[in-house]
Amino acid sequence: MKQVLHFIDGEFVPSEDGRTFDNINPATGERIGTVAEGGRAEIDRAVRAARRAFRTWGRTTAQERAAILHRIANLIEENLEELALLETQDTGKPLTLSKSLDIPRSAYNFRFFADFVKGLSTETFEMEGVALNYALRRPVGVAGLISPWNLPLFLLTWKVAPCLAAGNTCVIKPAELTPMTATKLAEICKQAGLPDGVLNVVHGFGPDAAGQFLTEHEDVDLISLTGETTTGKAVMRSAANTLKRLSFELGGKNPNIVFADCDFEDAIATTVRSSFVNQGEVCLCGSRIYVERPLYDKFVAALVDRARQLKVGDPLDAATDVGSLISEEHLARVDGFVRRAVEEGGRVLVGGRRPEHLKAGAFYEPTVIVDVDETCEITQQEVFGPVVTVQPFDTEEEVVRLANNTHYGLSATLWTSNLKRAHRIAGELEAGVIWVNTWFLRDLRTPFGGMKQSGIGREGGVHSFEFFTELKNVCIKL
Ligand SMILES: NC(=O)c1ccc[n+]([C@@H]2O[C@H](COP(=O)([O-])OP(=O)(O)OC[C@H]3O[C@@H](n4cnc5c(N)ncnc54)[C@H](O)[C@@H]3O)[C@@H](O)[C@H]2O)c1
Ligand SMILES: O=C/C=C/C=C(\O)C(=O)O
Repeated sequence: MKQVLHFIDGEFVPSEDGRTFDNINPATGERIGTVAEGGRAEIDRAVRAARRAFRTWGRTTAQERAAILHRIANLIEENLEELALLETQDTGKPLTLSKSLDIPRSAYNFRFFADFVKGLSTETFEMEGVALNYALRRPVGVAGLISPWNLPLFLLTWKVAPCLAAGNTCVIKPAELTPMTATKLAEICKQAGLPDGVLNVVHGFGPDAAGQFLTEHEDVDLISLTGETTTGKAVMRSAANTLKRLSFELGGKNPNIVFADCDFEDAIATTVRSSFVNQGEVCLCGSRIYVERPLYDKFVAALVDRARQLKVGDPLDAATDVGSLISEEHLARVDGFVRRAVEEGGRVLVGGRRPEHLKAGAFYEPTVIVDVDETCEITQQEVFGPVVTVQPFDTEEEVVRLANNTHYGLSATLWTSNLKRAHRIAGELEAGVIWVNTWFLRDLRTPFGGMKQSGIGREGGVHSFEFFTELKNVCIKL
């Protein structure tokens, strides 16, 4: 039984009042540990430590910080097996995925921003004969970093790495359902020589708890959140009094648009992945599939056939494609969406239930629903599970209108061999990230984030540093 503690000012500590909550492995339903439940006292202590550490960390050079970040990346790689297992025990995702995606990308997040910060530049504007302006980039201060449970270490390090590379210090509030890899990261950071107080981890819940206390704290300068759209709204409200700088990566209801002239095999194989990888618990999953009518029947038949072939089961089994959902509560939520879709006239062609032989864990079969339209809840709300809808379309104008007809605007995928059309539609889609003939292909220099209610701001490359640094303009009269 593991005891997961906070990490404050370089020490692993329990909560002052001794409160804990249970950590459950969703694939087995077993209690695998207890987690310290932080409150105001722990957030206060962590913020004080981060503020103190900022006075020196904020004055280190980019080279010094980059060297430590590279050491952290090395240690993540050296601890890959252990980190992958912790991630799988917390989430129920296949161990093969933790090993091939979550943990390697976490190490790469550190490497990428360590290298990027060394080449970071600022602007110079000359007023000929009058003055010279140049900008200085400085860290902002203490950051609150709040992360979700679906790609726990991957999405946490996507914030921590640029935050530290820029010279800020941080207090992390990991998702309550997935506390283990954030804690192991703290251990790794200490081992890599990161000074005490630069990175702190406080476990606990969101509303009226550690998460909210962090967003309200008067000595926290910025908040970076990845989570649900409703959480973004709550955080914006509680951060308003202290006017914090905010970066939000929120939910998605992403269209996957398939034209009849696509490379069929590529489109179908990638669509299976973009629908069901990580149990569909990826903010970028293409949960609304639109297929041009001449291809519709063939595409739906192939998708259903391949969804049926996916092996749902033990995350530790190398043959498993789809693991367990994050929790029983989330499974009930996902199933509720499917039930209501059926009440609204939807037809479940495959899935739509728990597998008979896997009742101990929160397993759900990959699910394909047809005969729904844009008025249905299932095509408007984020399900965040292995559930997709498929609808036919006839014209480009129609599919662009359907694709844009939600409050979300995170990502979109387009399948066509007509590049003129791809450029045209990419220009029209209301999404921050658009993939043509591919999905989830990531170049970390590019802007990443959502339009509309899918987020505020962009992460990646210089965009992460725009958030995590202050620019000061110096104007010198000549
Ligand atoms: N856009 C992206 O890049 C991206 C990436 C991954 C996940 N997501 C989204 O995240 C959601 C799934 O993750 P989740 O269920 O962990 O999200 P969530 O919003 O429930 O929780 C995210 C984090 O916010 C904290 N939190 C919740 N309420 C809070 C409050 N009032 N104040 C402060 N903190 C609070 C939680 O404790 C957790 O650490 C989905 O909507 C998904 O689309 C988005
Ligand atoms: O679940 C959401 C996935 C987000 C992915 C990234 O933030 C990324 O690839 O940088």
